[in-house]
Amino acid sequence: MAEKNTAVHTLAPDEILQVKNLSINFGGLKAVDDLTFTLKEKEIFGLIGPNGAGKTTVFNCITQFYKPTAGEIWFRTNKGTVENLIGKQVHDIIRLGLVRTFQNVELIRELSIIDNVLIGAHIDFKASVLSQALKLPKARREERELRQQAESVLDYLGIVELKDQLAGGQPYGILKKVELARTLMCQPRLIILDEPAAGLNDVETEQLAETIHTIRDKYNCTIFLVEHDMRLVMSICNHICAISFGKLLANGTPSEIQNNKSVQEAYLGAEED
Ligand SMILES: Nc1ncnc2c1ncn2[C@@H]1O[C@H](COP(=O)(O)OP(=O)(O)OP(=O)(O)O)[C@@H](O)[C@H]1O
Repeated sequence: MAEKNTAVHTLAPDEILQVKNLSINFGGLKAVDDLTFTLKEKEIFGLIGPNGAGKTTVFNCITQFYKPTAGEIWFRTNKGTVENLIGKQVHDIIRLGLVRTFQNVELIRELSIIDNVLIGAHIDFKASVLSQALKLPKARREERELRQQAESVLDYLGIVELKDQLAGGQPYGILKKVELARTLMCQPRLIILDEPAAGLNDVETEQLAETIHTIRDKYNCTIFLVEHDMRLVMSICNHICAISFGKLLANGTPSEIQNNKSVQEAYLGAEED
């Protein structure tokens, strides 16, 4: 497992995340192999690669759902500090301003849409557990404010009229928006989206592209996504990193990636399998 790194590291002023020499093995499989790349602030950054290339594993390492075998992950936090995320708790990473969505939408079906969104805000609850349990004025006021914030996020995403409906049974496109709304409750500095367009139709995918752009601008954050829909990736990303078998293939602008021979071969090889 990678050692918790306490060394001081600086990112360039316009950089927000640096994944450095990241590796993780599952038994004999090198799922991520000495991978290095850097994200700039306010970028929409795409991580692409054929099935099984290691994309979700990279996300799981960054958010510390998985403990990497080696490497460093430097993040410019919402406190302005630059910290290595290795060894941190998942909830601490959220507090530092790095939040994510999942490939399979993870919501509580038995809760209303707004309560699912409020789960994203519990990390920011300032009132003590006791004053929340006793519903003291401070806790009530805080809950009211968070509910207003959740409503305004849902309104922004165009689904506020559904706020009191149960999450269970909602169309997939709505569930994806609820998950996105939940990330926006955490004062994100970097949002990681794992296959945001999976399961969406063409119209919903177009709306998603617009939503991702406006979220980046309104919330002043950086977006890091894994996505198989190449049309979406090429149209919204400023920068793309392509990987195959856990290794870096190419790093560059959408047109550099599209014209890169190794990337073309990796995708052709995957199609022939
Ligand atoms: N927890 C795990 N235990 C063992 N192997 C794993 C684990 N998680 C991922 N892997 C393996 O690591 C490799 C990379 O998987 P990963 O899900 O990261 O790929 P991916 O690029 O996200 O694929 P896809 O595009 O199909 O979602 C695969 O061979 C996968 O089987």
